[in-house]
This record gives sequence, C-alpha cells and structure tokens, in this order.
Amino acid sequence: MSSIRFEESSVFNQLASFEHQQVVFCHDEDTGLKAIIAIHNTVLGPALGGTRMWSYETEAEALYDVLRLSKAMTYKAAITGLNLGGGKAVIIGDSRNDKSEVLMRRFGRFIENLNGSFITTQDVGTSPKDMEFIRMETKYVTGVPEVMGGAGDLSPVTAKGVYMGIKASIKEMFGTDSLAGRSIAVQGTGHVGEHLVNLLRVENAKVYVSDISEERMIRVAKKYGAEAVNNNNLFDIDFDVYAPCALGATVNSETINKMKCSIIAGSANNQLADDKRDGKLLLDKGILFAPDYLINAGGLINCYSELEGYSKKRTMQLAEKIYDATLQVLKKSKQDNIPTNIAADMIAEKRIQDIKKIKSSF
Ligand SMILES: NC(=O)c1ccc[n+]([C@@H]2O[C@H](COP(=O)([O-])OP(=O)(O)OC[C@H]3O[C@@H](n4cnc5c(N)ncnc54)[C@H](O)[C@@H]3O)[C@@H](O)[C@H]2O)c1
Repeated sequence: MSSIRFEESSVFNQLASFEHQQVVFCHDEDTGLKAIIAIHNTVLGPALGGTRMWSYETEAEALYDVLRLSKAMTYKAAITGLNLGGGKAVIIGDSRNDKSEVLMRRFGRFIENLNGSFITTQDVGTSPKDMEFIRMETKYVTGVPEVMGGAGDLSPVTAKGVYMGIKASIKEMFGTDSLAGRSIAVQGTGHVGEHLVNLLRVENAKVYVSDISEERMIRVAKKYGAEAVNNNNLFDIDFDVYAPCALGATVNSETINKMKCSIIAGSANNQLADDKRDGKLLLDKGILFAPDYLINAGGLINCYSELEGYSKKRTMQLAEKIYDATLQVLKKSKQDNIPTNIAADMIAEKRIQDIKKIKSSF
C-alpha cells in the first residue's frame, strides 16, 4: 500500500514540476497498447508533438521521457513564432516487433478523443505508414505520406532552418552573413546533413564533413565538393562553424575544451550535454551557440504547414524566419550577458505569458 502511495505521489510530483496541463494514460488489453500522451501547454495553440515508440525499461522512464520531451516542444513552438503548443506521446514497446495496424489505430482513437488538443506526427520508432494508420481514426495527425495529402520528407526544411541559423550566427560574429570563405564542419551526413552541405556549398563555403558511415561521408564529400574528415579528428581542424547534425550531447566540457571554432549551429537535438554548465562554458569561451531547438525547428514548421494546407513555398518562407529569431536570441544573450540557450528559453516563456494575457482579457 505504501509503495502505491509513493508511486502516485511521484507521478503527480513530476506533473507539477514540469507544469503539464494534462497527461493521458492509454491502455488497451486487446491490442496490447500502452501509451502516454502528455499535453504540456496549449496557450499558443493545440499541442503538437511526435509519437515515439521505445522499449522503455520501466513505466516511470517512459513517463519521464514524455514529460521532458513535451515541455521541450512548447518552447520550440513558442520561440519559432508558431501558434502551437507543446505535446508528445510515447508508446511503450519494441517498434520492430510490437507494432501493428490495430495498435496504431487504437492509439489514433485515443488521440481522436482529445478533440484536437493534441496533434501527433512521427518520431523515433514510428513511420509515415504508422501515421497513415492513425489518420484512419483521427484527423489530428501530420506527417502522413504525400499521397494522403502530407508534406513528405521534412529534412530539406530542417536543413533550411539550420542554414538560416548559421547565417544569422555568422552575421552576429563577423558583421556580414556571407558564407564565401567561411569554413564549416558538418558532423553527420544523413538526411539533414546532406541537404545542409548542399546549401553551404552553393554559397561557396569551405565545408568539412564527418560521419561514422565512411561510405556516406565520402559520397557526400564527392558530390558537393566538401572535404571528408575522420570523425575522431574533427576538433583538430580549424573551422569557423561546427554544425552537429548527428547525435546530441556532442558539446560537453571535454569537447568545448578542444574546440577552436567561433560558432556552434546544427540540427542535432540536445547538443549540450548539460544545458546549464555547457551554455555557461561556451559563453565564457566566447563561442556563439545557436540554440538547437530554435534552428532545427524546420520539421515542426513542416507539420504546421501541413495543418494549414501545405505549400512548399510558404513552408520555406516560414523556415527563413529562423534567421531573425536567431538574431533576436543572440542580441538578448549579448545584452544580458547570459548563455544563448537561456536567452532562448526566456524569449519563449515571455511569448507564452504575453499571449496568455491577451487570451484571458477577452
Ligand atoms: N530529420 C529532421 O528533419 C530533423 C529535425 C529536427 C532535428 N533533427 C535531428 O538532426 C539530427 C540528424 O537527423 P537526420 O534526420 O539527418 O538523421 P540521419 O539518421 O538521417 O543522419 C544522421 C547521420 O549521422 C551519422 N552519425 C551517427 N552517429 C555519428 C557520430 N557519432 N559521429 C558522426 N556521425 C554520426 C549517421 O551515420 C548518419 O549519417 C538528429 O539528431 C535528429 O534528431 C532532425
């Protein structure tokens, strides 16, 4: 009995500390569905966030993940200027073995019951095909295949946003946003990385590429005229911009110590291993960090456009706004002498508070 009390209290304590509006536990015996939908904040609009399918070791771990990720989505939408709130869902299970049409459609029924306060899209462990199954039960889903009216691959839009973030950072650091003659190291030549290399090379930047897949790295280097670099030796090279487009947590006390670059701006999520510590280390070392959740928001912009009636031109225009949003963050960081990631959080929080006030005054 006492352990049940402890569990109950820990769940509600977690909800309180992350300040969630609503968390829905979805369970269905017939399909084996166990999922959690977390709606963090809907002040700016419906909560949008991907559905992740993962073999969590414990239910507590799944809950922590969905709470953390949904809060991050609130900030991402707010800083990008979108009229969306933050949400996320997790399905507990092995995406290779436990997925089925009925499981996804049953999950879609749970989303439908939320009447549009939560809208989902694909994430780790889910695919456009899964979104298609969810779409059969609810219209509150984006990222469906193009044949069903979806927007298709979102990585070109993400790359465009990262490119705008790099240009804004270069403008802040060097006074002009021209990339000609600037050197940029793109770590990870996958979906986003390859599109980014293309955009950078079109402007005659000197581009270094690294990837744990040698085959991909060599192919991208050859195709766009970039220089391939062994991933382990990346920080031995002198370049202006480090663009992490592979994994998170590559910016930590050890790597910051080695870095000779002036700017960090890439697509990877959660680049700072420790937000508080590493943001301050970068500020002290004079390295400009373009907050990842702002400059990689192209994927979210793509989903937003799909909801509004997709237009590729309009979507790219929205992604271009990441340039001004980045400059705004960098300006605040400079003015207040605070890390850029903290400046971004403050701007996002202010937008939510301001909109909340106008919504409650009518
Ligand atoms: N795809 C999007 O639209 C999008 C949107 C927002 C954020 N992101 C983030 O951007 C990053 C890249 O996304 P993607 O869709 O291009 O992924 P991807 O899987 O297509 O590409 C990742 C690339 O990184 C390489 N890689 C993995 N570990 C590495 C390491 N330790 N060092 C160097 N290279 C390594 C992989 O071999 C692969 O080529 C991810 O962190 C993702 O979460 C992507």
